[in-house]
Amino acid sequence: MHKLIHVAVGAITDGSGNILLAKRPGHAHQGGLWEFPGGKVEPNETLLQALDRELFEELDIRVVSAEPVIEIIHDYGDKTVWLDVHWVTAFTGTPRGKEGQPLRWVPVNELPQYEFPAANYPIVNALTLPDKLLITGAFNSVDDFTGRLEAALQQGVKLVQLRAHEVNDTDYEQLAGLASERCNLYGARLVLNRHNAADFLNSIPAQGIHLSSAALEKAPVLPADIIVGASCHNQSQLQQAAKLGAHYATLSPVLPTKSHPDATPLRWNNFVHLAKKATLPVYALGGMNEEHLPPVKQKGGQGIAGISCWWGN
Ligand SMILES: Nc1nc2c([nH]c(=O)n2[C@@H]2O[C@H](COP(=O)(O)OP(=O)(O)OP(=O)(O)O)[C@@H](O)[C@H]2O)c(=O)[nH]1
Repeated sequence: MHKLIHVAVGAITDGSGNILLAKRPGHAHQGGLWEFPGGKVEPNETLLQALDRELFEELDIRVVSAEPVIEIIHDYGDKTVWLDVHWVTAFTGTPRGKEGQPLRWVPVNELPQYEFPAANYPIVNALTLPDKLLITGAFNSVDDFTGRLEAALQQGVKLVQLRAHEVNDTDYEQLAGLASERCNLYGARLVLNRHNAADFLNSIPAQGIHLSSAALEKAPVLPADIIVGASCHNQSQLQQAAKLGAHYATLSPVLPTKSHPDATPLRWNNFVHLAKKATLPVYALGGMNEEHLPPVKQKGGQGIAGISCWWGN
């Protein structure tokens, strides 16, 4: 690997769900592609100082507040970049392309339509995925299932993983149909966790599938154009998930959890270390509650995943 080039990258938001893209000049590295504005961190500069300087030099704006999104290390062959990405949630000034570069405000959900340098695709996933991932838990009846799901959606969950290993295919399909309807009503996305999940996508308008760590280790070819998540417990599974092109991973158990009482928790320091090294968005899973969300995001995790924090007992 070449020497790492540390780059401060800004996902600048306008408060209305748009993100600012700039086009890289034709002659530059990865020229002609869209990018998130930013540039190299100079010696003796902090990341946030570099971000502020670069955005002033390129766009004539000053950063007022910024929050971590994700860090990506990518080897282009001719150079290795370490993209340190922050949401820029408040700034002064009006962005203009001081270097003549074209700018465009793009709705977050349209980002996947743009052509970026290869390192940017996990960044796009991090920006488009939410910070709360519900995994469905035990229930007594179909009404109980929909009631619990609805309560979780009312708490702001925007990504739901339907995990119901105890039911047969027919019942799973019924639950998936109900979950899909409810998720649609709340603007949430649904991913199916089942060994034959892809089969259900013919009849259920879910947005993706979620692979168990065992399925991940079989290195399946991932279907295109859907969200794919993966359950990971260590660095090699995170690497495998990224290599196969998964959009996100859950990493567990971070803390002791009722659902897996015999598993040894990773604890926070290992979670942070592994999430930082991963080249895809990583949700902390295992013993989570809403209080953990701000510190997880502050440390570069995508957010929190869990059953009991939103599903009830
Ligand atoms: N700013 C920015 N750089 C990116 C992105 N994605 C990506 O791979 N890069 C790479 O990160 C490096 C950043 O270089 P840069 O050219 O923006 O930095 P700079 O303004 O300090 O460079 P310069 O002074 O050499 O012109 C380049 O190799 C670029 O290809 C992105 O979204 N934004």
